[in-house]
This record gives sequence, C-alpha cells and structure tokens, in this order.
Amino acid sequence: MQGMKFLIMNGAGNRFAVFDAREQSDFTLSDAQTAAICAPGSDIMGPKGADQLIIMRAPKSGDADIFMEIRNQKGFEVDACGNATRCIAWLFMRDAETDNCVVQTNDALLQCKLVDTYQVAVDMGPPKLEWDQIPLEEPMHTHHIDVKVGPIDEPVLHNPGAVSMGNPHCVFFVEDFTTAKPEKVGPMIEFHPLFPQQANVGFAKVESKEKIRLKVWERGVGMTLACGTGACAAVVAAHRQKRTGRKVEVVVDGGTLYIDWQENDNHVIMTGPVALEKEGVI
Ligand SMILES: N[C@@H](CCC[C@H](N)C(=O)O)C(=O)O
Repeated sequence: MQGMKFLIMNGAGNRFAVFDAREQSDFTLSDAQTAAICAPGSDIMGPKGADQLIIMRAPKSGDADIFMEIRNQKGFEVDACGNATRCIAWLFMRDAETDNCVVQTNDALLQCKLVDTYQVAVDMGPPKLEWDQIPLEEPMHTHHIDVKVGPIDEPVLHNPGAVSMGNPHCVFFVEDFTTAKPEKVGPMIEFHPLFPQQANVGFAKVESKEKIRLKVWERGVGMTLACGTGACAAVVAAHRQKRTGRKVEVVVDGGTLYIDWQENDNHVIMTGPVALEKEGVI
C-alpha cells in the first residue's frame, strides 16, 4: 500500500476512501482490512470514516475506461454505488481531460458525463424489477411487497417497493421521519429473511410529484448522508406506485440528486455533486 495514490471523496456527503490500484493489479484488501480503514476514527479516514472503500482498477474490457471495486464500510464487496460512480468518473475525466467516460462495476458498464465543474451525470441503466433480480426469497410482484413494520392491524410502515439498481433496495414511503424511525427500522429490514442478500432500506417522503425527501439505511453501513442507487430506487418505486413523475429532485441529508427514469429507454439517469476532500499518497 505504501506509495499508492489515495483520495478521500464524497458524493452529496456519501464518503469514500479511494485507492488507485490501476498500476498495482495484485493490490487487495481483506474484508477486515477494509473495515478497519473505513471505521470512523481510523488513522486514514479520521472521525467521519468512510461509507465505502473504492479500489480503482484497470478496465476488465475494452469498452470501459476504468473498473471500480466497491466495498461497504463493514468490509464486504458489493456490485453498485451510484455516488462513488460519479466520483470515480469525475476523477478519470479530470485526469484524462475529457467530459465523458465509462465506469465498469461488477454489475454494469456505466456511461458518465461531466455536466458542470463538480456535477456528473451517470446512466445507471434500467432498474431490475423481477423478484429474482432484486433478489427476493420467493416469487412476488415487486411493485409493493408484503412487509410491514409496527402493530399488525395498524402498521407504521407497509407496502414498500423493491428495486435493484445493481444492488437490492427496499423503499418505504413515509409521512414523517420521526414516526418512521429509519435508524431502528433500517437494520430490521436489512436482515429481513425476504432479502437473501440483505437490502438497502430507503425512507422516502414524497413532497410533490417532482420532489422526494429521502433517508437511506445502507446495507453494510447504516445511515448515510446520501445513497445514489437509493435515490434511483426511490424514484422508480415512487413512480411505479403513481406517487411521482419520472423526473424527480431527491433531497438527501448531504445534498440533492436529480433522477430521471427515462421513458424512451427505461434507463435511470442520476445527476449530482462530487467533492474531492483529500488527494495524496499513502
Ligand atoms: N452509497 C451507495 C450504495 C453503496 C452500496 C450499498 N450500501 C449496498 O450494499 O448495496 C450509492 O451511492 O449507491
């Protein structure tokens, strides 16, 4: 690790430890090493820690510019992270002096575009909506799934939508966050038996057909200031339940993400901010 390029970045407050291993293909971190680096208070990350750790690697195919390995704060690898995609794309575009690029993840090839100095748009592709794509434990419609929180006859939360944006999301629609209690409900749903690969849990307050206020309990992390795939999933779930249109401003604790679930090609476009907090060498 000594001598390796290291950065701290965030996308709307979703914070990342970034290692540039493009020229060190044998560089790996165990789950335990990853968790130690990401932990709030770690030597590398300081008090805020990192929500995800990203390893930039050489692309695995000729149609991509860069490959991004994604690890959650708890250490394990996952297949998608919308905010980190914007950050890694921004970095690549800055260094290559271009305004578009393709970021590769385990899940997809993602087309990215610089739309302003610190704003990047990512084509997150089509949402996956079949029960076995999320995945769920058993066949069911994903438009709203039979999960309830609270007393059986008067649940506080019910009928969440299930969406995969390359990672599993369960999105509840809430009246207010005080009653919904995301910090308490999040971990219960993350490990609900209906989700064999666990789930990211969204709490979306629809303010109008064009605006959602969103909080997300992230799988393998906890509450974060922003979740890009969570924002995409919230808009897909909201539109499917006829709560919003397809083009929605999603306000998260760390900023605003603009989501457009395009009707013509079914792709979800996410636009949002990127911040570079620190850049150096380990
Ligand atoms: N912060 C992310 C999502 C990161 C992965 C997620 N916690 C998972 O386990 O799937 C984003 O911006 O999308």
